[in-house]
Amino acid sequence: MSALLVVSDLSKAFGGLTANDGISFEVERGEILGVIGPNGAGKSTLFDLLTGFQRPDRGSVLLEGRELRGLRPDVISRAGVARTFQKLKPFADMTVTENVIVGAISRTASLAEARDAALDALHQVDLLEKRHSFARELSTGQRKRLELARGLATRPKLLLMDEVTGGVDQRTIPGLVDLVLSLKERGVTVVTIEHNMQVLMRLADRVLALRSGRRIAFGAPDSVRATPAVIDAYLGTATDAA
Ligand SMILES: Nc1ncnc2c1ncn2[C@@H]1O[C@H](COP(=O)(O)OP(=O)(O)OP(=O)(O)O)[C@@H](O)[C@H]1O
Repeated sequence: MSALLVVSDLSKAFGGLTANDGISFEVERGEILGVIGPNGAGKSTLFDLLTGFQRPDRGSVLLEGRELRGLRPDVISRAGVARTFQKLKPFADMTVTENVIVGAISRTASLAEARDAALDALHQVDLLEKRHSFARELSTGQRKRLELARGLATRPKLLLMDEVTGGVDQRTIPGLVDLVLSLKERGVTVVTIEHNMQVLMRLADRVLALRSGRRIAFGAPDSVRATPAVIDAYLGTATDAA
């Protein structure tokens, strides 16, 4: 079976700085691909290129064989690519359900359908009982779940997650890891930027490592972690590569 996502030679420069330099990889259906790399490696730029927030200078992004390169973010979203952000910006004075409906409405013109999709997504992230709460009343972990629900409510083929465990306290991390694994069991395909090496090792089926805009390793988590270029990249930063 062919891969869900095939990325080839993806490149983007900002002035003289090449943020993504000929990056290629593929994502199989149902897998979790972890993306690692020190600060400035090009991880966010990669997500921007995959979601249409930035236009690639070169390369191709095929989702089920359809070229997404150069399409607008809303078109890419409707094609089945959702994204969650590390910096959480829910509508604080809207309820949890209303926040998720805002995500779901991009895929359907029917408010009833959007509401159904929102409630289904809240169920998937185990946040249904908070559906009438205002977003501002949620804990950080619950806000992370809300952010995931907003992505899931678009019923994506591919979910791009930016550090789902970033910025939460240690006790909250295992629940979020279990949640992402449960999404995988439901068949959601995930690409996740993850700085926490323990979380990465538990979640990822494969890992893509970037440095200075280039791919330095791609493959099984253990082999990527043992790659000299990856060890070298992390020794030069404060990131925990243990
Ligand atoms: N819009 C932009 N204009 C100019 N330079 C940019 C822009 N976006 C990113 N860059 C530069 O591209 C390089 C890669 O940045 P990017 O944010 O993709 O890295 P990252 O791996 O996500 O880093 P971090 O882990 O710190 O978020 C950096 O040097 C950054 O300063």
